[in-house]
Amino acid sequence: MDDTMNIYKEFFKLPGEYKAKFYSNDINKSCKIYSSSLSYDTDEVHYWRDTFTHRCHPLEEHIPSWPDKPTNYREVVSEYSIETRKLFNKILDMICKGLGLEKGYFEGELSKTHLISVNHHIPCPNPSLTLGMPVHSDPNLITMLQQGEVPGLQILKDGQWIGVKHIPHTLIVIPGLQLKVISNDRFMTPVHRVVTHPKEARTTIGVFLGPSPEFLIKPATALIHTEPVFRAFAYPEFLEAFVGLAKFDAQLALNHFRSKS
Ligand SMILES: O=C(O)CCC(=O)C(=O)O
Ligand SMILES: [Fe+2]
Repeated sequence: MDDTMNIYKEFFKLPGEYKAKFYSNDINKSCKIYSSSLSYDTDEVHYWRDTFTHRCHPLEEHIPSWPDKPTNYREVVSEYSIETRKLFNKILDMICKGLGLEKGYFEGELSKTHLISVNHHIPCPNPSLTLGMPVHSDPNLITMLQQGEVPGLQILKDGQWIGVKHIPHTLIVIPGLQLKVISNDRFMTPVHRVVTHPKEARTTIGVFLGPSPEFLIKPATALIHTEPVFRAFAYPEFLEAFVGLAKFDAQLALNHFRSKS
């Protein structure tokens, strides 16, 4: 965990000319760095962050697009990808047990997309003017976050923003909106945001598991007692509604997919 965090801290310190090779707002490009959001030019509000992201699975397919600096980037991040995937599978199997689904229910198409997304926030001279990341819920299946020592993540609970403490060598697990849909509304997906820090730079590593674009997502049959709460959809349709129609408002996006009764 420390090696991976150090790699990313080093990565963000690399000369701008090297990082500029990865700069892109193209949603179809896997390995890219961008500032604020993927729609910087049209957004009314900008966020105080640079994000570096790329796909991690299957490794052999994606490694050639990864950075070759710092020199051990590919080696360290490959191992991190393998280990986080194994941990995700364990957590998802525990979730299956808790929900009463057969072991391995989430394996395969429901968790095919595995990506890393690293947020880097430089110190912000006036944190009251901007957020490091907007208020949102994660749209994917499940997320794992490795936070550095600088605080910033907050979770909305009973109308109040609660800071998430940094505990060294822990990972924060965030159930995404697809888990809510598949569990037929039994899982809750937390609303969260990131505030900026006036003095210190902050780096966090997010690992995101999500469905393959072709697969049809719907509430698990075993969890439907009377009616499915949501209709079936493919993940790109969900993302389009989440980003375009709902502007990252999870409830609005979910309402779009609620079964009509
Ligand atoms: O940086 C953090 O602590 C949170 C990041 C996050 O919520 C996200 O990438 O979806
Ligand atoms: Fe998030």
